[in-house]
Amino acid sequence: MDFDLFVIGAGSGGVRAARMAAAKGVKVAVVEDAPLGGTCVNLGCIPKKLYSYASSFPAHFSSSEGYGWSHVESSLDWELLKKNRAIEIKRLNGVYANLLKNSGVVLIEGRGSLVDKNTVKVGDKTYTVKNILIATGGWPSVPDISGKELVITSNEIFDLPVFPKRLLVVGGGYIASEFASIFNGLGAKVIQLYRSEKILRGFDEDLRDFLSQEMIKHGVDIRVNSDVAKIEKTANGLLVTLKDGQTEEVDQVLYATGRVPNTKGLNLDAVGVKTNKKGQIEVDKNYTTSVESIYALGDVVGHLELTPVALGEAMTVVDYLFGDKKRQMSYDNIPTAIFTTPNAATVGLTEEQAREQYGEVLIFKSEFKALKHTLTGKTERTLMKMIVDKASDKVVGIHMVGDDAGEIIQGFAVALKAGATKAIFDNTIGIHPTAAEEFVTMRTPVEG
Ligand SMILES: Cc1cc2nc3c(=O)[nH]c(=O)nc-3n(C[C@H](O)[C@H](O)[C@H](O)COP(=O)(O)OP(=O)(O)OC[C@H]3O[C@@H](n4cnc5c(N)ncnc54)[C@H](O)[C@@H]3O)c2cc1C
Ligand SMILES: NC(=O)c1ccc[n+]([C@@H]2O[C@H](COP(=O)([O-])OP(=O)(O)OC[C@H]3O[C@@H](n4cnc5c(N)ncnc54)[C@H](O)[C@@H]3O)[C@@H](O)[C@H]2O)c1
Repeated sequence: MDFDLFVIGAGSGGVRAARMAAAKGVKVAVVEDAPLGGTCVNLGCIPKKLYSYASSFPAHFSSSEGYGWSHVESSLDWELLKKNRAIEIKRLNGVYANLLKNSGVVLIEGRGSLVDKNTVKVGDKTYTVKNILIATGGWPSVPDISGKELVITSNEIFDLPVFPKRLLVVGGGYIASEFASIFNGLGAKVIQLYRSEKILRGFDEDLRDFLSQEMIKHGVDIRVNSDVAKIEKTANGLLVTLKDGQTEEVDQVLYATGRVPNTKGLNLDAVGVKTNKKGQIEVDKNYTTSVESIYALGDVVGHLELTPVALGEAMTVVDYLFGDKKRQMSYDNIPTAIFTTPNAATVGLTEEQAREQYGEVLIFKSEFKALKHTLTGKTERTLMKMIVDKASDKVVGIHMVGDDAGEIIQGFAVALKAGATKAIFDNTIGIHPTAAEEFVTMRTPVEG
């Protein structure tokens, strides 16, 4: 056998699994045909967060005036932003290369495909391997609309040759909402189209309502119950005709309508690796596919398409294959943030899920103007919501819309994971003056 573990895809999950396995002293290879680090490093979390920071500055400039600073005139140098982003991503690609090299993983450049349950092919070379791990991630999916060839996805948006002054974003999920906020903050006129009545399906209803209102206040033109009929090229840009007959001329149309598992060319069928209706690879709780020596994790499996989830799954697979098999991946209380303006973040159950699961629940809610904005003159507000199971007093869900929501909810996620009760929250001393202290000072339920 050439290798004990052969990983296909050097993204979040693949690199973590390869490094952890190599640290156990086994022979590991990883194959990749794109820059190291996968979606998160190259086309996802990291460049997205950098652009989100970039988009936040105009609001800081205008907020500063209430604090006595003179008016700031500034404009965006799109070329410089792209260049600096590319330099940082290249640095991260190098960090990943070193991590793999220093842990003894053999990096093979190319595209991997399965030959049989113990053989992988890259170009014209084949490798015999004991175990195969498929960590090939996902790819944006665009529905079949007239003019599909004219639209862009999150893959292209970071490097557009010309800054889109007028951007139409289609979709109501994480990516659509985040990029609508980012380009609005960067100075574009942004329309976000969503086909149903409220963006961010699956999140707590109060969070959805509140975030939509705040995004609109910030300038995003969110249009719900609306969809594209066709897109045509004009002399000045793209003419979008909506299903209700209205038209909009924009510079770019970003489709953020979900992602599909990246399984093209892997030869799954021939080897007998089963996929479900969505094309995701089917795995058991140890991430074993329908073929016993082949494993899969991360977005290609699609339990939850988040980087920390892919990392957690990677460590679980490695423990199962080369460790003491004690590690279990739990999908309960996984915190997540949406990097819109303002940020939104959540851990645990929505109110609807909590009522379904626990029956009687207490709802604590606080909506306020953050201290910072008492002098900025801005109307933006913060939402904090906590859901408590009445019978056990356990806190089962926390939701926030406001500055640094992701940073705040990460800490409270530990409390939820530990099974903290509302009494423990009440016994915790706040840090004053912060927004986060509100979560330990909410005393009277608004419902329940
Ligand atoms: C715009 C955007 C923003 C995001 N923001 C966040 C965020 O803020 N926080 C968060 O937690 N998650 C975020 N995500 C999701 C996150 O990026 C993914 O959940 C994560 O990258 C999944 O990791 P993975 O290892 O499964 O796949 P990936 O990171 O996608 O890695 C898969 C790798 O496999 C390679 N590959 C595919 N096929 C082959 C083949 N046949 N041979 C060789 N190599 C192959 C690909 O080139 C790629 O490098 C974002 C995603 C997007 C698109
Ligand atoms: N901050 C983060 O952690 C973060 C950021 C970005 C992405 N992600 C991950 O990546 C995944 C993919 O993101 P996404 O935003 O592409 O997917 P998504 O599933 O979150 O949202 C897709 C959106 O497109 C809409 N849609 C689907 N088909 C459509 C069609 N034919 N016409 C019009 N609208 C349509 C859906 O109703 C939904 O609103 C997310 O689920 C998330 O797990 C995470």
